[in-house]
Amino acid sequence: MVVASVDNLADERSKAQFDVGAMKIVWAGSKHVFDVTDRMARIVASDPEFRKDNRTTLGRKELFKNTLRKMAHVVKRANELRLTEEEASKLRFFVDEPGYLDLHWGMFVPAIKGQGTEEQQEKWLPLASRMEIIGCYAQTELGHGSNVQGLETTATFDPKTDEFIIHSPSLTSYKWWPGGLGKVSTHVVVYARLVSGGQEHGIYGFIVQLRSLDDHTPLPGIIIGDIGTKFGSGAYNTMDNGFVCFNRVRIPRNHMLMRFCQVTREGNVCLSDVPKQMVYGTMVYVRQTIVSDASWALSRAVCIAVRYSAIRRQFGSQDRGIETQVLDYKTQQSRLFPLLASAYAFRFVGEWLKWLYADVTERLQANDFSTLPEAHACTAGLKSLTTSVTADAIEECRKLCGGHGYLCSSGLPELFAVYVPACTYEGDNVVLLLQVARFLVKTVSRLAAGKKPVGTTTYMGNAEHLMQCKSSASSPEDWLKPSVVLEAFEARAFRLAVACARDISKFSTPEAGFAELSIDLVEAAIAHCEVIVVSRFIEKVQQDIPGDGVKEQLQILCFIYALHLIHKHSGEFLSTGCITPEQATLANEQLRTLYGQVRPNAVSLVDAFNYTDHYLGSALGRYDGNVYATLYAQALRDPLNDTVVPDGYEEFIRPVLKQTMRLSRL
Ligand SMILES: CCCCCCCC/C=C\CCCCCCCCC/C=C/C(=O)SCCNC(=O)CCNC(=O)[C@H](O)C(C)(C)COP(=O)(O)OP(=O)(O)OC[C@H]1O[C@@H](n2cnc3c(N)ncnc32)[C@H](O)[C@@H]1OP(=O)(O)O
Ligand SMILES: Cc1cc2nc3c(=O)[nH]c(=O)nc-3n(C[C@H](O)[C@H](O)[C@H](O)COP(=O)(O)OP(=O)(O)OC[C@H]3O[C@@H](n4cnc5c(N)ncnc54)[C@H](O)[C@@H]3O)c2cc1C
Repeated sequence: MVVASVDNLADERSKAQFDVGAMKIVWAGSKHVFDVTDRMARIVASDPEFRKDNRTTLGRKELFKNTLRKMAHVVKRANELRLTEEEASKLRFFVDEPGYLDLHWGMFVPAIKGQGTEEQQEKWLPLASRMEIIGCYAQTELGHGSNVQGLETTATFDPKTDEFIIHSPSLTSYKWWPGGLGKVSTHVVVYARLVSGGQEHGIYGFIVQLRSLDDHTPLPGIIIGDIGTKFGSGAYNTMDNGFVCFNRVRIPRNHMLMRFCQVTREGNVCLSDVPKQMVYGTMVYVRQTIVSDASWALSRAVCIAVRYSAIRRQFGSQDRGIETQVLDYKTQQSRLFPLLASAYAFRFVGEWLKWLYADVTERLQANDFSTLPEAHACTAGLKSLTTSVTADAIEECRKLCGGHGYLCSSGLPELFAVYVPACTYEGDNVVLLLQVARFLVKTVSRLAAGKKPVGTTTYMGNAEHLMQCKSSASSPEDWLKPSVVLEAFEARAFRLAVACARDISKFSTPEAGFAELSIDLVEAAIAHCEVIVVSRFIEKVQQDIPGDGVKEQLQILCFIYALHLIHKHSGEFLSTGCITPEQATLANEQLRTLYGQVRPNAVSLVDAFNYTDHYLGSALGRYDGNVYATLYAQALRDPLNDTVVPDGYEEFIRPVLKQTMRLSRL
């Protein structure tokens, strides 16, 4: 009997029809980013302090302390190696474990940068940068998360003492969920209702010290702790998501972040001339980073599933000869290759979104707020789309790996457990899609008033054509024409948005219509977000891309991405009349052909992600393909195999056996 051998992957690599080294640069974004990423990944992989293969077997306390040790080691190595911000952030990324550093650098510091005055930044940022204080971001409460305007915590100005009194008036007002809050942070940016002169003035951020800088005990008036164990083994349990109750805690007036709203010594509230949504700026920033990160999580799962599918063999042989690699089954390809294509699609849209965010930031600094609604809609919509697809894709990759995917040593259960809350944090994905829908409905009504749409809604300016056009695809090859593909996506999205706007107008109030039609609105929002991803991918593959065969592979992936969506949402494409059933069949036919073209390149396309075995953390996804020996070695290392006869034998197995023996003698 021939068994699968590690040579499978070498064979696969020899079939590649493109320059893998050049693809690695395209994936990274540039040679510079590739070099930094590669160097940081190797530093982490070769440092035993960053070992992570025992994570799923540790109890919560041990796990958490282990993370504290790793976070301290990150800071130590970053200082010793004099890493730049870019390098330190990559190093931390490859440690691959949620920890308080993320909230400190990813939310606390950006909140102060975005919402603090220059004076406040000068005071707090050096302390935070040197990590003399550790901060987190406390917005969500036990009773309110999505509805930020519904937060209950109050910050009441006391003109007698020139202080704010931070107070949690009810159990539901306790801050609940903030990462780093439960056990580590010394400071927090708390979001609370500003009250001055007996009047409420909206939600703002306030810097509050939580714990003593001498002995880490909570300061007077503060009740604080961890919210408890979360989903999955290891996974997000490395983080101390916490709760806090403020019992009339006093802070100096200048601890309110006052860039957009100032409270004077007398308690007068002065709003600056900027949209009030600027207070939500930190969320927009983080949503944008989440989109970039989605392609990492997705590509990691896909890398494991593709390599394992090339190693795994089932059926297909007569007389017990060599069996078929499961990667050769069309059903496996039809589940896996769209995910591979999505990883590349999300990588490129993530890069584009970074650009959009940099652009809106520059404009805001110049008091140009015109692109803020679009930036909000894009970050919210793409955060929702990419995280939902990625979470589902990780689970699909687990199934694609059969039984072994269910083992923790596959790396997939923990990856899913650690990733899936991304569908909820930084805005529940449905709530965010409804924000996109609100933006689309407004765009459609502006269109009716003769206003030209801009940015990602520019395509809607072609309204008459998009409402009437019929796809010209008459052969499978026609589905390889960017204009044919784009037209179908744009027409579907536009028609769905117009139908929503039209139907809303039939209700007594727009609010009533919006609520009743929210299911359709979510679908219209997804369709619009898919226009963005597809058009960015098409734009990318139309550029000059160096490297033998690289552009051709990306073109194949781009069309797989688009055509698999046409298949997935064929109901919408058909019901809106954008394509006919015959054209849907042609698109499917083309999709099948494209799967065949990816097949010889699949392993090399995941090699292009350049992941170390440490980062992948998977017996199934190893670079050398030595799957079975690794699975066996890891099984032997399981704590349950520490002894041959298990703990509990004398107490619980022997008596049962004895009892059974007695019974059988009767
Ligand atoms: C040395 C060592 C070095 C180590 C280095 C380490 C480096 C690490 C660095 C980085 C790592 C980064 C990693 C980050 C990790 C993240 C971990 C996750 C942590 C999770 C955190 C959280 O979850 S924080 C809490 C998030 N909460 C939410 O997202 C709440 C969601 N709700 C909302 O956003 C709003 O309430 C909602 C938008 C839903 C509704 O708002 P509301 O005011 O009620 O609005 P509405 O009436 O619907 O709209 C009014 C108006 O405002 C517009 N609008 C809404 N939001 C925005 C916005 N954000 N920006 C702009 N405009 C907005 C909206 O469209 C409406 O407009 P109009 O229609 O009226 O025009
Ligand atoms: C791992 C993790 C880390 C987190 N870290 C932080 C942190 O550091 N700081 C912080 O402040 N918060 C943090 N959060 C909290 C997070 O931001 C909130 O959980 C999130 O914003 C969702 O809010 P919610 O929990 O209130 O959900 P809810 O809004 O209660 O959602 C429950 C359900 O209701 C639906 N729903 C809600 N509103 C609507 C609507 N208008 N229309 C239709 N459906 C609706 C949702 O789709 C969902 O299905 C974290 C959460 C998690 C899971």
